[in-house]
Amino acid sequence: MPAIQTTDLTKQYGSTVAVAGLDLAVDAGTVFGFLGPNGAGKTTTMRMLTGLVRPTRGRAEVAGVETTDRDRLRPRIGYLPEEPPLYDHATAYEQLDYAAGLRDLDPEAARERADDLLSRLDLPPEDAGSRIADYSKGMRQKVAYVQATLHDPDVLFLDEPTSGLDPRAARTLRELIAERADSGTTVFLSTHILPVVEAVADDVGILYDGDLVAEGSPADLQQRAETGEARSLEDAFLELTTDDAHAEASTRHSAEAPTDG
Ligand SMILES: Nc1ncnc2c1ncn2[C@@H]1O[C@H](COP(=O)(O)OP(=O)(O)OP(=O)(O)O)[C@@H](O)[C@H]1O
Repeated sequence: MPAIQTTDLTKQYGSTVAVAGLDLAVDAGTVFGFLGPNGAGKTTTMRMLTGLVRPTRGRAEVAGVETTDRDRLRPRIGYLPEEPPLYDHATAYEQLDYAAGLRDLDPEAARERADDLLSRLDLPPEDAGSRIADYSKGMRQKVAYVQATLHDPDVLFLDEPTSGLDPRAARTLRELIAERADSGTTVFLSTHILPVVEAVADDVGILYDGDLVAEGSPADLQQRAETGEARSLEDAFLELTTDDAHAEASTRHSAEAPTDG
């Protein structure tokens, strides 16, 4: 059974269709790279998949739970949003202890796990004991990542997880993502940094104007780009996210769709 499955998932804000009838299946234990230009609908999709926003139409199941059932969904998922919720007046340790408490985790085991992750991400205990208000963007991001994974979720949603990280920390984070997937977590990763996707994603979906215009392995998408020779995922992305390519994909989908009778 897929870890994430959506059927006709749609969100409309007034006359703006942010996400248009998304049908998606993501296998358990894989990393899914979710790409798209600014305003394509990625954050809105993630907010629906994490139960924060109600779909206008359609449905989604994550870790076997309807996303509208927030109480059952919460313990199964972790979400690192673009602007992570951290209390500036708290230290990283206070923040993470608080997050562990909200999730009913054993305090000592949670602290041990947090220390291990923080040390891998090069945030030493002396920094973890100082106020988040004094942190750099990258330090905040490290704490937010630890907060999102402290409870060992089945499905992890990451929005620009390497944002603000220095190259060493960004590499560590890529390794942590790959390790999580190896241990069975499904990772839904949205980022504009395509080399990160190339490094860790098993499959990629490209969203354009609320529509999924392409899906496949990074290598598939590179080959699908028209000129044939070895190309980068960036080339494929640029080629697939234009109005013309979108119109062509829509025509192809409606030709492929089964007709009644
Ligand atoms: N709360 C809201 N109210 C009205 N419109 C919204 C709201 N949230 C998103 N939108 C609109 O929905 C569309 C998709 O936005 P969304 O933030 O999901 O895109 P995105 O792919 O995450 O973009 P980015 O890469 O810039 O973060 C945009 O047109 C945006 O203006």
